[in-house]
Amino acid sequence: MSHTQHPASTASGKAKVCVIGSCSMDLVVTSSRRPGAGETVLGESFKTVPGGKGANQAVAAARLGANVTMIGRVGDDHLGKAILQNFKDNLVNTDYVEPVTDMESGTAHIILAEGDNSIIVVKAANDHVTPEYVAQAIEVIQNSDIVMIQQEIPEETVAYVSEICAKANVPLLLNPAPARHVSEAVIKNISYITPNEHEASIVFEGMTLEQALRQYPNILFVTEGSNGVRYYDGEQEVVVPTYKVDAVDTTGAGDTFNAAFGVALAEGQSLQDAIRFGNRAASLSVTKFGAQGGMPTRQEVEEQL
Ligand SMILES: Nc1ncnc2c1ncn2[C@@H]1O[C@H](COP(=O)(O)OP(=O)(O)OP(=O)(O)O)[C@@H](O)[C@H]1O
Ligand SMILES: [K+]
Repeated sequence: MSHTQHPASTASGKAKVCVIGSCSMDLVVTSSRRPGAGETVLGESFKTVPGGKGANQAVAAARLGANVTMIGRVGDDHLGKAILQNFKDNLVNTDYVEPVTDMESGTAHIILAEGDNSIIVVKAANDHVTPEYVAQAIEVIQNSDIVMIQQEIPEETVAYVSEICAKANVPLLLNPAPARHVSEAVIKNISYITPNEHEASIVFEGMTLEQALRQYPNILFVTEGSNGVRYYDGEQEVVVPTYKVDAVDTTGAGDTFNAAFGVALAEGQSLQDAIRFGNRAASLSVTKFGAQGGMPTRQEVEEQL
């Protein structure tokens, strides 16, 4: 596991962040309750908003002042055009977001009801983020201060990226969401892994949380919602508490935390400071509606810190 610090090294002084992951359009409906099987309920509102864990983390990192390149794919449909425009509006470099011919963009069908979200994801173009596709951008990866990746793209791509990063000594932050098994080889190659509690129980199946934390000191960071973030510092378990806010929509909290944590690490901040920065950004994000809608700017986070 590499822990080499890559200080922010662009001419502009901004940290170079490469996000490899999914892009999608979120179709968000709000309802007083979610329907059971075979049932129809009347919802209250409907919105279309850009999302996908990869795109969300790229947008969040750009708002926090990083120089962000996204590696991903959209469909050749109207949703794909809107997704690309949203990246441009948020100053994310889209040189490596290529539309897939005759393919739909990824979509996430989100129900906000009863104080929580439930989500169905249709991956579509995101399945075309293959190792061969990502290989075209290998120099971007090798020259990044940090690479961030999630699990809405094929497993073999995560494995491939982990090898490139380990060889090039570029820190890789894996947000293992949605949860699936992560091979020992991949875990050896990464610098940071950030499951929530549910994902941790799947990624580290057969271990208690305490055992997993002790096995991966300063590598495994478990996000615990309004509780903050738990990790093992080599001597003891540490919980870095988050900030008290009036939460209105937690969609995007995890993505905002990961982006902010990654940007801070890319800037050479200490682990504790990076977690605090992540908590602050993520706690601000839950005070607003939508995943990207709540993602704060650098200035907003620093005013609060
Ligand atoms: N209610 C809250 N108040 C303050 N901070 C919060 C709250 N919920 C989440 N956070 C912040 O966001 C981080 C990530 O939240 P969580 O552990 O719920 O991730 P997640 O399950 O991936 O979230 P989501 O899937 O809703 O995006 C937390 O570690 C914390 O910093
Ligand atoms: K939100």
